[in-house]
Amino acid sequence: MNITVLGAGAWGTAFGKVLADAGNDVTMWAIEPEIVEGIRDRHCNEVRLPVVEQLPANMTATGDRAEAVRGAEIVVVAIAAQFARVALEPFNGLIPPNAIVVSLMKGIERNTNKRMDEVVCESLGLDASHFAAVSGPNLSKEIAQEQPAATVVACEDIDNAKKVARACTTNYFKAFVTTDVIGLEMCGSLKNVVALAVGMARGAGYGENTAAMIETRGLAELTALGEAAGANPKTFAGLAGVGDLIATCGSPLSRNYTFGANLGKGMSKDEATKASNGVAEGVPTTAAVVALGERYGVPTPLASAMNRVLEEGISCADMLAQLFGSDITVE
Ligand SMILES: NC(=O)C1=CN([C@@H]2O[C@H](COP(=O)(O)OP(=O)(O)OC[C@H]3O[C@@H](n4cnc5c(N)ncnc54)[C@H](OP(=O)(O)O)[C@@H]3O)[C@@H](O)[C@H]2O)C=CC1
Ligand SMILES: O=C(CO)COP(=O)(O)O
Repeated sequence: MNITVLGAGAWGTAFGKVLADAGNDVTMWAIEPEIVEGIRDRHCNEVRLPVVEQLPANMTATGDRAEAVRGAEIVVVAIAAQFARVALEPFNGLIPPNAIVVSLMKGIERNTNKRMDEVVCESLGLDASHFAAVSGPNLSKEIAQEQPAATVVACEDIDNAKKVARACTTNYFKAFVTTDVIGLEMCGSLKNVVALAVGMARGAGYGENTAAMIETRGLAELTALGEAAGANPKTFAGLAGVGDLIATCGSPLSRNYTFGANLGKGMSKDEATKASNGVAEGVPTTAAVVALGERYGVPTPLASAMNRVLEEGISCADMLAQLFGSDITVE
């Protein structure tokens, strides 16, 4: 298949490699000429994915929007979530009408509080049956090194989900399918907020009990919010839910975990942003999760406490103290 990936960041490039390894012809689109030239002329992305010395030969790049999506059967979007709308609008009308548009993004748009399925469909004028989300425990560096991993593809139209899953199946990468687009979107976005909190606790020196407490209560929070938004609760027990929570909350390869760890070690939000190697989506998404909780009438103690860390600079101890009220409640 002809597949285009919009955004040649760490995950966009690693997923482009998966697609090329699966036998597809892959065109990466990026704004920065340095990245385009690197992928097109030298088969590497030294800026965002230096761990891969030689990208596959059936992977190229362009900075031209129309050229990038011409003849594409699948268009993958891997842009920092807060910039997805502004980056995608110029592609409206350029993408072939039957193409499936796949989002790899894990975030909620700040101010509108919209999920990426909503943002992508609105900005491209896309029918939901042609939108798919891909989410799972997928740390880009490990996948770029071809370590065995699995993911989930969600699309309202299960045949389109299967088409995308087939396109990204290799001997080291396995894709499952579901129709629960909302569940997948909520899992991917909300686990980043949990990873910030776990990272912060680790950075502050706390151990396994504290990390397990945050992960478990975080899972309960994101499941409740996801269900209220229309997701299938089973999705949260799968790869995209618990699976991604385990990977992201347990690895220094995660930008969200690392951002949190730096806060826990005493860095300010600005210092942690400067130290970050790529986008930490949980940072702008946290306020959006709090707003979604208010909209759906679901308590979000973890996101609310993390929001106070990010907005008011409260300490890790205060963040953890805020997770539980004084009442004795049923778990
Ligand atoms: N890294 C990972 O392990 C995983 C990441 N994800 C998700 O995938 C998404 C992308 O992540 P990743 O590739 O790692 O992030 P990076 O930080 O490596 O890259 C971000 C990408 O967004 C692009 N971008 C930012 N602003 C704009 C803009 N205004 N117009 C066009 N492009 C823009 C960047 O372009 P430029 O380089 O030109 O700045 C870059 O390609 C995120 O939502 C993330 O949560 C999901 C699973 C795994
Ligand atoms: O989503 C991820 C792994 O599944 C990557 O997490 P980070 O965005 O925190 O690096």
